[in-house]
Amino acid sequence: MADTPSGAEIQLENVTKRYPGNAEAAVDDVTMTIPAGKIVILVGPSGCGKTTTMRMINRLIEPTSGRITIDGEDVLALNGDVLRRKIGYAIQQAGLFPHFTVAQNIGVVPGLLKWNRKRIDDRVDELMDLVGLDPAEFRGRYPRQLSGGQQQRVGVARALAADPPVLLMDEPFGAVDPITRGSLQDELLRLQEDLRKTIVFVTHDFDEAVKLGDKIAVLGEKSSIQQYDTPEAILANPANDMVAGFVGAGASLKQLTLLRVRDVTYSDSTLTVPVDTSPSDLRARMLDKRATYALTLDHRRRPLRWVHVRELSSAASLAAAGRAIGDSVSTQSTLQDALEAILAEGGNAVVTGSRGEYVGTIDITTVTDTIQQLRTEHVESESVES
Ligand SMILES: Nc1ncnc2c1ncn2[C@@H]1O[C@H](COP(=O)(O)OP(=O)(O)OP(=O)(O)O)[C@@H](O)[C@H]1O
Repeated sequence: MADTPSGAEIQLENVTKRYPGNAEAAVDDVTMTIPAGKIVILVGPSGCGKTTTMRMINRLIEPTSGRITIDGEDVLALNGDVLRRKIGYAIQQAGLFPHFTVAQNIGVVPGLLKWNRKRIDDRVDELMDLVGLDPAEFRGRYPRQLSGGQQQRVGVARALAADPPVLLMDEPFGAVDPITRGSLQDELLRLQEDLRKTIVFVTHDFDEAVKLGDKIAVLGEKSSIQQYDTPEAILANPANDMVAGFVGAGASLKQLTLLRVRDVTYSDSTLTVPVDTSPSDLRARMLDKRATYALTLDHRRRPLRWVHVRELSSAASLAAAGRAIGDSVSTQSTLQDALEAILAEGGNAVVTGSRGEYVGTIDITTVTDTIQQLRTEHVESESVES
């Protein structure tokens, strides 16, 4: 993992945008610093100016007044090629060109920057691997031949193509279902661990902000900054009623989105067996270990099915015995995701590592103990303050 961020610091100084014909400014006198290598989330009500603020950074919209710098350089002084190299841009519904293949879509910016064919091809393959799309299968497909989640992955790959230090993401996961959205969020965090870009991310969804943000800027009318702080600080101490309204009910439950499965102690004592084990061998082992349930794994140790010891005497093989795993979580997932998976599974949820391999299981007690601990800490910190 890289220790130094590859991202660049962004500064907005007294930035104002007035659209022609509008009496009111869309963005009024905003000053903020977005630290290098961090994810900063802009949240706020519809029409408060989030998109306008973001698009002024890559000059899709020109500020009426004020100054924006990236790594100390005034963006107004940068030409188109330099801006494309410095800033990647991903938007809702991916914004892919429908008549371009996946490879052509990802290669757009390198093409504009006049990289040679081989360099573009290699980069496209590298990025497809990075976002979890097999180049052999997906390179030649058109956007309409992809699912919503796959399109978003291509959108992210395209934004990263020229390895820009800054990534602007405007509700990039807004148009996909909640489960796909959760896994795209996990993947972004996984990518960011290595890439350490400066990411400015616009969303309506406060839970998404808490999960992804190193810092959150809660914006009011005309992008006025109501609070700009870490998710922990905003959840614990909303600065005013507007922020409190955004945080909403159940702040202690929301803190579950701040903790990841890897931060808590999950169990690895489940009996696991390769799926080609014979049912009678497994039954003998389970009786010996007094285990009620066992988990079958494929040849890459990826979890497949839960089997109850009672189901083994009648099973011809383990391939179809027991019940397929529905929802599972990775070590990167939040405890909120884990809670949802536990509820959906009606028991322990399986935890997988970065390649989808089995690493353990997490149970409801671990989650409820963590909620209790967070509450105690919260009460203690409030009594220290008063
Ligand atoms: N091209 C434009 N011309 C005139 N007014 C505009 C233009 N684009 C945006 N606005 C106005 O500027 C304000 C801010 O819009 P903006 O899209 O930045 O808000 P937003 O917070 O991103 O909204 P949403 O969350 O609904 O996408 C709104 O009042 C909008 O109507």
